Amino acid sequence: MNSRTELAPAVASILEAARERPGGDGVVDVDARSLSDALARAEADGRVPVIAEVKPTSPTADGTRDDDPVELAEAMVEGGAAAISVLTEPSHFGGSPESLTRIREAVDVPVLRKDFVLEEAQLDVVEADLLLLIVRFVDDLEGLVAAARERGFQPLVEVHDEAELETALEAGAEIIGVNNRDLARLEVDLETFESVAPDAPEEVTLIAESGVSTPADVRRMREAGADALLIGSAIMDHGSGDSDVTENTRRLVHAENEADGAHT
Ligand SMILES: O=C(O)c1ccccc1NCC(=O)[C@H](O)[C@H](O)COP(=O)(O)O
Repeated sequence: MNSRTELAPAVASILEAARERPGGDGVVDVDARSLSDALARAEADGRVPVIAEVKPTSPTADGTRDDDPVELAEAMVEGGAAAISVLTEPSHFGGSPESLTRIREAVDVPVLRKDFVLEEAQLDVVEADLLLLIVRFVDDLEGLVAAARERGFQPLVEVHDEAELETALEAGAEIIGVNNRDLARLEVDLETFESVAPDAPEEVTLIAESGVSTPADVRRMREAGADALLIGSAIMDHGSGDSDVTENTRRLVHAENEADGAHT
């Protein structure tokens, strides 16, 4: 692991659990749905490309949502989500690979496996269209990016600063997420994306991850160069327990549309 700085206790605990989790039995072979096609479809429809996240809970969430994950994902797609992210980490986020499989069968948009994959065998746990690799936690990033592509996954490589962006580019990443959440303190700061995005080459698909809560945040990230946004908490609204996920998604997806409250 690239442990350049300290980690929040919750993140250290997530990593400890990830090290214990087994890989898959065989080698998966994915016929992936294209993320770039899904993002282009959203843009053509006048929707902000949002990857909406099914995240039952998290170390920073103020509650848990026990809704059926498939119903949540369908509600997000109904609200205009271009793709779905599914937490498959069980012990800190309440996710599971089984939920991802059910969701991918139920929706027709690309599905991202959001987990803490540390080694090649862990790629083979479940089929997904996209797979998250976090620069900070992976030793052989180039090897894992290549291994993910060999299986048919589109790797989404997550960075938090310019040095990690450089590492991601050297490893051949084509889809890069800039995480606004600092894994040392778990605080979110949208300036993170704004400071890293200018260094990303034009041809990279750039995703702003974490901390996007309002239509104004969406517009801010788009103005800073986000091709897509990964949004979990604001859509799940954990504290409320039952808020309308379709409406939460729609509000953010239409943030650039004057008629839908661009001044919010
Ligand atoms: O969300 C957390 O509390 C968290 C804590 C520790 C490590 C990772 C964490 N989140 C993973 C994510 O990347 C987010 O779920 C994703 O970017 C969406 O963020 P948000 O819209 O802020 O829920």
